[in-house]
Amino acid sequence: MTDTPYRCGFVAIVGRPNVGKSTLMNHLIGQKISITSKKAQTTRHRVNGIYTEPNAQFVFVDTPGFQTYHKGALNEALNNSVKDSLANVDCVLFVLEAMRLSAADREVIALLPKKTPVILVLNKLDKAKDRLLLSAFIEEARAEFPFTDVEVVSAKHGQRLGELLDKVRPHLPESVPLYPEDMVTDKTQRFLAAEIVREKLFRYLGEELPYEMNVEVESFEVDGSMFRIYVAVLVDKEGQKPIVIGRGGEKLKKISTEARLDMEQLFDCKVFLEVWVKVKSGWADDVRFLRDFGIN
Ligand SMILES: Nc1nc2c(ncn2[C@@H]2O[C@H](COP(=O)(O)OP(=O)(O)OP(=O)(O)O)[C@@H](O)[C@H]2O)c(=O)[nH]1
Repeated sequence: MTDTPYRCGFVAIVGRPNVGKSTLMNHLIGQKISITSKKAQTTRHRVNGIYTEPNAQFVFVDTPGFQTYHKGALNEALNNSVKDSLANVDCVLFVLEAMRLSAADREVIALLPKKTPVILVLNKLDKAKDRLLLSAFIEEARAEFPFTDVEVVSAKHGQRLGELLDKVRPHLPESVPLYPEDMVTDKTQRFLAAEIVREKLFRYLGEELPYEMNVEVESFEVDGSMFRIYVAVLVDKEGQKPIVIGRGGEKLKKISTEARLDMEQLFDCKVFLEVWVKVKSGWADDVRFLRDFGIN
């Protein structure tokens, strides 16, 4: 009798914006490390999520959505990052929303590698009730690319994710684990703190969100059993500050409270969080917002 060999490899998750890539990765690894929101194109960084089981370790690479609009320099960088993430992985998960195959999806299909196994993942199964239509849709999608395999899942509801992992596992090379078994991401807590604030900004600003906004962790200190985190939200123009701060500071207060609660859950400790808004070029007129005391 031979022991099952240990397998470990990299898995890229690709697809157009909003198909559910971040949700899928978060549910696969069981933790919230990649931001999600209803607004498309929220992912701007590659986040490695790691899932370890007794005989295998899956290292997931979450890619930014393939950008089909807002053709700025940033988006060009995002598109290059999609291509980069497809080089040197062992398996690619191409995510499609069940029953929707658009021009934007086809643009991502055009980037899929020929030499790496690509599994078609039909997400949002909960929205596709009609099984006959679903199998016709699978055929339609399979005609677009020689996918190695297909799985239907609901990332949000955690459905059929075990089945998906079963299809990925054989493509991982035999290898010792590359990361410690209790590690779920190779991103720093500092990075994750910025991602969480960015997620809340996306959620609460919606269409008002300034497109050029950046989030920077200015300081991250461990104070006994507590983290003290200072985050700056950088906007381009003075006029954008009130959009983020809201009337009487209400919006920013909500954003920082929710971000703090998420951080406490993720880091498993008490967090003191202070979020400020400032204009990128301006330094004299920063507005410092104290979560508990309103605007200074
Ligand atoms: N109904 C349903 N909604 C889902 C499912 N999976 C994800 N969603 C929703 O789809 C939206 C987009 O999900 P994300 O995970 O942010 O999508 P993404 O592909 O990472 O998006 P970008 O970061 O823009 O590339 C969110 O509102 C999710 O809650 C699912 O299985 N069913």
